[in-house]
Amino acid sequence: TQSTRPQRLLSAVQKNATRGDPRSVVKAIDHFCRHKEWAMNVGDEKGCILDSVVTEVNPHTVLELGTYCGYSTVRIASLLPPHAKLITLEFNPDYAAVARQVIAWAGLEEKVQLVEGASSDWIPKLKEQFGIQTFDLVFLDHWKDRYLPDTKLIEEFGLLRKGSVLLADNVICPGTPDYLEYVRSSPQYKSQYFKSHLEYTKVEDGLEKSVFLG
Ligand SMILES: O=C(NC/C=C/[C@H]1O[C@@H](n2cnc3c(NCCO)ncnc32)[C@H](O)[C@@H]1O)c1cc(-c2ccc(F)cc2)cc(O)c1O
Ligand SMILES: [Mg+2]
Repeated sequence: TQSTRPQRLLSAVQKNATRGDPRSVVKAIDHFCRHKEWAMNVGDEKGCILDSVVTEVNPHTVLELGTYCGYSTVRIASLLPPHAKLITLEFNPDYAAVARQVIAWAGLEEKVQLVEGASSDWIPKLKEQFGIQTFDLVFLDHWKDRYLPDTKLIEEFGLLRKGSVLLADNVICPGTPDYLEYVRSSPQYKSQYFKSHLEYTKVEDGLEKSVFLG
């Protein structure tokens, strides 16, 4: 049977990256996506912005919506302080299976909890299931029309504290207009746009960083 693109991406990691070396995993995926097959990872250019926000926030609890192959999971987890936890939600079992192996190759299993399921089902259960009070950082990179409803769910279930940071990928391409309007007009957020490019292309895209004011 034919392999899938995520499976070919995983093979490229296993062939070209060093076990236990997250930066080599990131480099191997970026090389594969730039030279072999494009894939919807946040990528190296926006990835540097992601790294700077993670470093600035220095989060002890992180929620990622949409794991896909685990590229941003590895980028974020590799920058977390000891004992910090990253929960990443992925409802496609095939993508989840690939992501688990990418995360394992990077040697980051201890820091990452990959939960197989839909964000709308799991956001209401995160406190009780994982003993989480609030998230210091949320990275949104799943279906673009789900950013706003899931942000409202996250607010509703008290998962944000004063200073929590939401970082959203693709606010220009493919675009998340209702989400952008919300975080930019709400008095509960201080929002900032980081202009960049769609992964591995010259097309404009960017990340929106929104600080929850409580
Ligand atoms: O569409 C994009 N990303 C979607 C990611 C989906 C991943 O997240 C998973 N997922 C989705 N919804 C949920 C969910 N919850 C939803 C229901 O509760 N709960 C859990 N997991 C979920 C999927 O299974 C995938 O693994 C994108 C496109 C372009 C793009 C730009 C230009 C182009 F020409 C083409 C493509 C660039 C990007 O950077 C992009 O991120
Ligand atoms: Mg994206």
